Parts: sequence; structure tokens; C-alpha cells
Amino acid sequence: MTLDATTDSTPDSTDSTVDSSTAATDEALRFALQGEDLEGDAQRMTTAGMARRLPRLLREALALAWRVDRRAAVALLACQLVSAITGALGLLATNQTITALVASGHITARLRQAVPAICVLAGAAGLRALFGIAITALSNRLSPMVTREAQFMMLDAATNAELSAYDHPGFNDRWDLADRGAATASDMIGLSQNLISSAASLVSAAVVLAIIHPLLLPLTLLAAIPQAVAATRAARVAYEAMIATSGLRRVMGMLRWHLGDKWQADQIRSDTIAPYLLGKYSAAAEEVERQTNRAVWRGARISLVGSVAAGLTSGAVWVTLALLLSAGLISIGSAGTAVFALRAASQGLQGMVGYGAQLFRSGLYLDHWSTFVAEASGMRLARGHGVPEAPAVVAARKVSFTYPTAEKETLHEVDLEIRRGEIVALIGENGSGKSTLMRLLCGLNLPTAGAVEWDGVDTRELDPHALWRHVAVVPQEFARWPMSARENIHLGQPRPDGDTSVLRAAAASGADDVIASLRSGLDTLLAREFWGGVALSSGQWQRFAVARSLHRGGGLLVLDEPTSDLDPRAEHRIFTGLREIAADRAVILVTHNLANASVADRIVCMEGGRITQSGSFAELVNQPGIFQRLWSLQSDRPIPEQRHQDQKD
Ligand SMILES: Nc1ncnc2c1ncn2[C@@H]1O[C@H](COP(=O)(O)OP(=O)(O)OP(=O)(O)O)[C@@H](O)[C@H]1O
Repeated sequence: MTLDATTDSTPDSTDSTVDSSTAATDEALRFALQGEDLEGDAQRMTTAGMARRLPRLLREALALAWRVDRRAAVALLACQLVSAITGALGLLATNQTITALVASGHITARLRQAVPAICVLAGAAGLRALFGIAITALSNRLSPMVTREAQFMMLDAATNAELSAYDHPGFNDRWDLADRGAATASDMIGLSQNLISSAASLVSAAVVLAIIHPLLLPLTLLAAIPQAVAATRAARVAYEAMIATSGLRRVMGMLRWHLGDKWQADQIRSDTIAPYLLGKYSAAAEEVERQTNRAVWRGARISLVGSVAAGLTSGAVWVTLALLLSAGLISIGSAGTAVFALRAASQGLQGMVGYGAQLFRSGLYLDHWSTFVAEASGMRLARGHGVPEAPAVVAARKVSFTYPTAEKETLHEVDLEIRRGEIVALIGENGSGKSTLMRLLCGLNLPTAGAVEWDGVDTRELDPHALWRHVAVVPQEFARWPMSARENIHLGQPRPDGDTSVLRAAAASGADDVIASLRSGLDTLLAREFWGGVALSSGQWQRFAVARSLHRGGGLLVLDEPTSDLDPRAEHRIFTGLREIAADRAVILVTHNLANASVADRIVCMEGGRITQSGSFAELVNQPGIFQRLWSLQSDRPIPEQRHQDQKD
């Protein structure tokens, strides 16, 4: 394909018409939530399933609260209990008050008789209000702590998992769902608290109703069934809509990130891609709105039917009460109390059903969180306990490696040895497996077959954290930490001599020139997105990436395209200093610039995950093979005068 073939039809940048079918069929945008049974979750959302599940959810919420603040969790439960008891006392006092007031005799005498009950009533109301405030304060205190703990547990599990965990199918999807679960963890506390409050109101009202007449309690409970069913169905409809639109919402999130991120901002303009992306965004948003609206109306219809049924059943309860009164089976005082108790019971039931449904839904999200934490914890770094010294020899012995999502091997029976004081260059075409081999030699990944050995010890037997203390890596995609220039070099691990080491590493990589130009030197914040931070160019960042690897020291230095963004002067400084740097460590250099590979003692060529050639620069350049082919392609661009001469010849 010729380069100018793309210029035949210049896209119309003003045309915002987008083929929305692309958004629906584009593989990259389908975002299947692999390994999840979300539809199954929704199917399990029945009233009976919810009733079975709620006790466990309450236990989970309390366990989280217990984890973050035991005293607050115990105080919350104690306040709930006292509040329920005062509620029941209040209702019983209501009964006594009404009975005293409607009794025969002079009104003064009746009032005097009612005074103790009125005092209990007022005291109970005051205490309930007081405990209500304490309950709200305690649950507001616990909620953010629970979310922070849930998020911390996720981060801890993820950062301590094997690197290969990230390559497992659907890991990132599950991370997203778990993140949402962690955010809802705080809701669990509030909802649990409301559920317990509602249950407490119900229990206290139930006790009073059972005392007044045994028929009233079962009738009240029966009356709540239609509402419970309707609330669960409505919650299920909302959850199903969430699942149906989750893929599209992820697409929207991804597009928002790409459209707003500064790294793509220039290309969005120069490639005139904004209308196309905005079209995709609108198509996804409209579909989400359509499905959500449908669910909202379905939910409203279900709630309406539930409310009508609840009204009819409540009517039946009131009729029963009237019949009991007219048959003389209960007194007027008890009937009056029953009115209050029935209202309290109905509010308690409504609360239990409503909060129960919400808690159940939040519980489904929390399940994603606990599944993720369990999954990531299951992939926790659990290797040997050997503590290595800086290695004299790092070796790959018949190493093969297959990524969890890949269909075929990336590395096949690779044998390689690198010794301290030696520089080995890894050469090969894109995708030949250089970075993968490098990650195995550093113990970041473990081989699928064969072994990587440090001084004869399999990296599986070594404590990974102890091993990484001897490793310094400059990856292709190096981190640009939003921290000070100093922290970007010592990475929170300063040496005893402090800035002296930092500045020495900076001098070797060329970062010293950058630091000298910064307004506060090493103290300067390198992050444009934060107020007052300084933006660096790609090459300036790369100098910091090299400086941090040199500051780290360690017995194995791995440089994966370390000078790809550097100007010739900066590149020259690094390569002329490399021999000195390699004096007391093994150095692996991955590079596509074959001239740079001449600094190495040995060049190793990779093709399709295998080592196919190895030797010095002089040997390989004269030997038929991949190195010679790549070298001749790289040298096939004579400078203009020479080209002119070649044409004349
Ligand atoms: N995380 C991953 N999951 C699945 N396959 C991967 C993963 N990372 C790399 N690969 C595949 O492994 C092969 C080797 O990739 P690797 O990055 O090691 O190549 P490389 O030689 O370093 O390439 P380059 O010169 O472009 O940096 C490629 O085909 C790539 O698609």
C-alpha cells in the first residue's frame, strides 16, 4: 500500500453522520463481561431469594463495619436495640394513655391517671429521637470508612497479585465491577441500618399488636406480601437494565476518557475524528437512555400494581379491626393503640421491603467486589522464600511462555545466559518476544515451561520482592509519576546520601539538564494536571526514566528501547556511559536501532519467540540471517550527496 493512497478521499470533517451500526458491531467496543453470570444474578432476584439472602447481607455489612471500627459497629447495634425497645414501650404507653383517657370518671381524675403513661410516652419519644441521631451519626461515620477499606482491599489484592493476573480473561472488566461494588459498600451500612430500624419498628409494633389481639399480627404480615413482591420485581427490572447497558456505559466511559485526555487532544483535532467519536458516544447514550426508560416505566407499572394490592390488603386489616371492636373483642383504648401500632408496623414492613430490595441489589454489586478480591488474592504472589544476592549469572533454560489469553506460545524453548559485567542486546522484529523475555528474566512473569535462574536458583523459588530489589527496568511505556523531580528518580526509596545519588543518576542520563531548567530544581512537581506542576517533553521524561533505573542500582539492568525519544546528544551520553554502568551488573538492552547494539558484548536475535542468532556485531553483520537483513534495511537510506553520487554511477 502506498502512503498517499489514504489521501485519495479526504474525509469531510464537518460530516458528523456516523454509521451507528459500527458502534454495535465493532469488536473493540463490545466489552463482553467475560466469566460473569449477571443474568443468573438477576434471575435469582425473587422475593423468596431476597428473604433468604438478606440475613447474610446484613452479616457481611456488619463484618465490614466491624473490620473498620469495632466500637462504632457495636454502638450502632446497641443503639438500634435500645431504639426498638423504646419504640415498643412508647406503643404500650399509648395503649395505657388511651385506656386511661377513655375510662369513666371525671376528666381531671382520668388525666391524673394518664400522667405516668404520658411521661413514659414522652420519654420514649425523646429517647428514640436521641438514639435516632446517634444511629445516623454512627452510620455516617462508618459508611466512608467501609468504602475506603473495600477499595484498599481491592488495591492491596491487585498490587500483590502475579503480573499475569492482569492477562486473565475479563480481569479488567471484573476490576470495574468490583470498583463499583466497593463504592456501594458504604450504601450497605446505611441500608442495613435502615433495614434494622424498620425491622425494629415492626417487631415493637408486632409485640403490641399481638398483645391487643392475636389475629392482627398475621393479617398485617399478609398485607405486606403484595408490596414485597412488587418492590423485589421493580428492583430486578432496574438491575436487569443495569446489566443490559453496562457494556454501553463502559464504551461511553472509554470514549469520555479518550475525548477529554490531553494526550489525544492534538490527534483529535488534526485527525478530525471528534465528530466520529461524538457520534459513537451519542449512539451509545441514546441506547442506554432507551433501555433505562423502558425499565423505569416497567418498574413504575409494577409499583402501581403493588400499591393497589397493598391498599386492598390494608383495607382488609382495617375492616378486621373495626369488626373486632364492634364485636367487643377489643376495647376502644386497644383499638386506638392498634391504629398507631398498625401504622408503625406498616411503615416498618414498607421499610423492610424497600430497604431489603435495595440492600439485595447493592449486595449483588458487593458480590462482584468480594469475587474480585478473592480472585486477585488467589493469584497473590506466592513463590519461594529464597533471598537472592545481586546475580552473577541470569539464565533462561528452555523457557517457553504463553500469555493466558493467547492461543499460541509467545516464547519457545529460549536458552540465554547473561553475566555480570556483560551487555547483551536483544534484537528482533515487532512482536518477536523481546519484551516478554525481558519480563521473565526480571521475574516479573514466570515461565510456562522451563526455568529462569538467578545464580542457578529458579525464580519460582525466590521471594519476588527480594528479587526485584536487584532489578532496574526502563520499560517502553515508562511511568510518568505525578510527583516531584526528586521522587521521580528515587521513587520513594532514597539512598542514605540523599540528593547526591539522585543527582549522580540524573547526570548519567541527561536528566540533570532538565532539572537545571526547572524552576525549583529537584523540588519541582512534574505533573501538568495538578495546579502548578510542570509539563515535560517525552524525551525529558525518558531521561528521568533512565535516571531512576540508574539510581536503583541492582544487579540486573534492563533497558527496553531506553533512548527511543531522546535527541542524539542525550542518546550519545547514555550509550557512552553504558560500559561503565555495566561494570558491576548484567545489562540487557532491547533496541531497534542496530547501531546502538554495537555497544553490546553480544547480540541475540529473536524471531517468532525463538533465538535464531547470537554473536558480536562484527560476526552477525557478516552472517546471513535476520540481523544482516535488518541491518541492510536500516542502512538503506544514504545521505543526499551519496544518493546523488549513486545515481550518477
Ligand atoms: N499481555 C499480553 N497478552 C497476550 N499477548 C501478548 C501480551 N503482551 C504481548 N503479547 C503478544 O506477545 C507477542 C510478543 O510481544 P512482545 O511485546 O514481547 O514483543 P516485542 O518483541 O517486544 O515487540 P516490539 O518490538 O514491538 O516491542 C506479540 O505477538 C504480542 O501480541
